[in-house]
Amino acid sequence: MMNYSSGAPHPDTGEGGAPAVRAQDLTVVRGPRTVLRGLDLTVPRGQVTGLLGPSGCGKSTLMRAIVGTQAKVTGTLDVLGLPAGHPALRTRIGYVTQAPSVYDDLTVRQNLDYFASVLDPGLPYTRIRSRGGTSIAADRRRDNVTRAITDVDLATHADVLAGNLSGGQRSRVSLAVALLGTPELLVLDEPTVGLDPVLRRDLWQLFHTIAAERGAGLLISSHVMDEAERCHRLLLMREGEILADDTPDALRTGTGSDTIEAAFLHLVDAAVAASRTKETSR
Ligand SMILES: Nc1ncnc2c1ncn2[C@@H]1O[C@H](COP(=O)(O)OP(=O)(O)OP(=O)(O)O)[C@@H](O)[C@H]1O
Repeated sequence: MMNYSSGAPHPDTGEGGAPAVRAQDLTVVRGPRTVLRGLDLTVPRGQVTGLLGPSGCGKSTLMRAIVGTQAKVTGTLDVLGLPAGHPALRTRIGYVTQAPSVYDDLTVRQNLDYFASVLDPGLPYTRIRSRGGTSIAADRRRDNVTRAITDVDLATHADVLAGNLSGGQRSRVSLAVALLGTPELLVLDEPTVGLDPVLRRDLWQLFHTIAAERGAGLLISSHVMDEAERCHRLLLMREGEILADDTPDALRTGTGSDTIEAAFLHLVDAAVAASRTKETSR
């Protein structure tokens, strides 16, 4: 495997505190195929890391392994200092899949109320009210729901049935669900697909705010290379391997390229040439 790096120190390695994600020799088998092959990578806290590569290269599989929903994972995979899939990670990670998972027959707020009650169980709000009281858990849940709806710019649609929303709006409801528990790691699988440029820009601003103000690590997949420029760090993937784990600047400089797309193509060509040399020398 070729893993390009500028050699610049990785943020939050060796300075105390486990990174958001650390993988060593991570391998995943799906059906008859080895889909991820011996990956080494780090996702820091407090930064936005982009996961880029062509369709089918293994981005979603890597994300599933990190959030603990992927079978047949070998090697080392630590998340927030614990082994991936550890029960204590459940409320500390926000995960948004490519297919929005929302209930069409509930409104935006009802969807979030439901997921908030799963994340932060306590007495149902109506039962508390009927007893003339209130509870800290119920207040906290309601505040979290309102904040998450505002974060994704859906306050004007809070009482609209999810089934009556556009595709992009439904994706934002899923994102709001992932933001509910103030996660320390957010794993977002192509969160900006199908969104208009203004909304994409606003969401990227939100991602940076979450990283800077809440100190969360964000891992965001995309196959749109222009989104790479918005990330602090990039993991470039191809055919189940990591081609590069570096900053956008270091990648451009190190490959003598003007754009991330050109840098990626340069690294692909180098990887293909290296594997040909290996085959002919056998
Ligand atoms: N359920 C499955 N069983 C067996 N192989 C699978 C399964 N799901 C995906 N794969 C294979 O695993 C490989 C990686 O798929 P994955 O979905 O991780 O790629 P991706 O980079 O996220 O693609 P995309 O950008 O199109 O979403 C693909 O070659 C795919 O065919």
